[in-house]
Amino acid sequence: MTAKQDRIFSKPLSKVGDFRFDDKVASVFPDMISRSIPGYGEILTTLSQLAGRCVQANSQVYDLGCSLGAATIAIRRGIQQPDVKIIAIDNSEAMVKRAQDHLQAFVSDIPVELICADIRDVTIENASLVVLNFTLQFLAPDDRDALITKIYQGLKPGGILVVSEKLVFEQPKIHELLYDIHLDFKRANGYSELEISQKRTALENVMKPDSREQHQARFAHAGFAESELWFQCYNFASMVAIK
Ligand SMILES: C[S@@+](CC[C@H](N)C(=O)[O-])C[C@H]1O[C@@H](n2cnc3c(N)ncnc32)[C@H](O)[C@@H]1O
Ligand SMILES: O=C(O)C(=O)C[C@]1(C(=O)O)C=C[C@@H](O)C=C1
Repeated sequence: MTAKQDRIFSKPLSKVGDFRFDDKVASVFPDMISRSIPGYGEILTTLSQLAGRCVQANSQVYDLGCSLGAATIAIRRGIQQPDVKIIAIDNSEAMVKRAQDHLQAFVSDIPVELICADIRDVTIENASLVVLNFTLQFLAPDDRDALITKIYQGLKPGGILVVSEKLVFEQPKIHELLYDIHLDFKRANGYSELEISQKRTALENVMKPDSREQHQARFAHAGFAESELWFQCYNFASMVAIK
């Protein structure tokens, strides 16, 4: 099945509104995310591997900001341990509605509870793996510490948190270079200058990336004993923190 192509920002808009995970975005999301995030496919593959290694028997796995459930599906494929339940949460109704169909397209005995809710309001408990795959950057910066602390408290000893994000860099020339290379990646994937610039405007108020240093300081502050970057391509990265 070929994914519907993302043309959302291809026509000149009289006013570019804030980016929202609405029905229009949900309908093209697999194409949008794979053409926008370098390494997205590799990150999903590794989530599957991490699940196979780190998920504990009789525990829960959380996919926070699950969109259409791509990370949930990858994790579910990797789990070998018995009596595991996956809880996938997103506050976009358009995403959750479509996620149900995506999840049903793959056969598995591992139960998935799909919830339409704000991840700031849900309880995390008995968790051995929690994933925030490009979600934290969309949360108000002031709410991020509390979420990571809540996740830490809901993890079992030895449990892991995986956080994938767009990064900012403290060194200005490095920042500019890596952001420019990412724009080349989007161009190479068929996005026009107009699409790139209108999407950038749309994301300006809603997506606020942190630096690697800010993420690692937050993990340490929440109580995580260890954390490390395990993937980076340009200004996109994935980190793992272990309780
Ligand atoms: C970039 S997408 C995540 C992609 C997805 N994890 C994947 O791997 O394909 C970010 C998602 O986070 C969701 N989101 C943002 N803020 C949220 C919140 N406070 N509570 C729940 N979901 C949220 C959005 O609706 C969106 O679907
Ligand atoms: O930074 C960009 O240019 C993006 O398009 C990034 C990004 C993301 O990181 O989530 C933004 C929105 C879409 O969900 C897909 C990709």
